Amino acid sequence: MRIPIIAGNWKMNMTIKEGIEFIGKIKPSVKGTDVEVLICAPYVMLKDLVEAAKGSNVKIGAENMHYEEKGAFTGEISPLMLKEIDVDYVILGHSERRQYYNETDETVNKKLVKALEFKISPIVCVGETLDQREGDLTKDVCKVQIEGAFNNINQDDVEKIVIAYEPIWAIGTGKTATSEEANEVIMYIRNVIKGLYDEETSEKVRIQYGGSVKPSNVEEIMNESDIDGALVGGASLKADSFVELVNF
Ligand SMILES: O=C(CO)COP(=O)(O)O
Repeated sequence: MRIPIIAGNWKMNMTIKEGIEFIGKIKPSVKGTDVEVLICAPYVMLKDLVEAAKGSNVKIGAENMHYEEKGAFTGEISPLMLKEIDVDYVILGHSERRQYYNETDETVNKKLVKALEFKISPIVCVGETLDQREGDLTKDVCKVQIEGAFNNINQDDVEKIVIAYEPIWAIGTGKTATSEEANEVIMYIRNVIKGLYDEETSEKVRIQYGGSVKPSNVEEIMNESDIDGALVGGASLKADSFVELVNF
């Protein structure tokens, strides 16, 4: 049984005050849900959000981290620091980090190893650009990204990892992959995991879809056979909308 996970990725939005208020608002409304509820937010507010979410089923995650525990990396945040403030999750390899901050499959892999070592649950993002989709390269791109990220990851750790399939052309554009299209790629990604490990392992790993998910399309997406959740940007910024997503 794969427990669905609905996650917000706030990106570089929200102030600390707004973030704390948001958590206070959603807590009572998501209490009864069977899905895992997660908010990923900027570093500066994580400690406050962890505090605000205490005693509830709302989990808190970071949007990135460095792969070293400590050292001369000005401006970076380490897994040790995230663990110290009880962060549950970390997003790794988001397409915006790959596009603007030189994130590569190799650095995603190093970060994945460290997240597992520090017992921070990782969400590994993969997905193709519009050009790649139009060139029929979607599956190839996802395969390379998954194989790169999972390099030397032990079979026992695989079920602790969440994968997010986020086609780049669907992020923040209002264009969603149809739920069938998303499911097809996600089934393919599961098959890549099966090839790297075995079927039992591949059936345990949770794979989310991300890209213009909103209250009006979340149910259809979540009804697909292999989609185990959503990673949501824009529609996660308003408490009402996020609650609707969780209670799809
Ligand atoms: O990048 C995303 C989540 O990580 C998706 O963003 P949108 O939901 O705004 O398209």
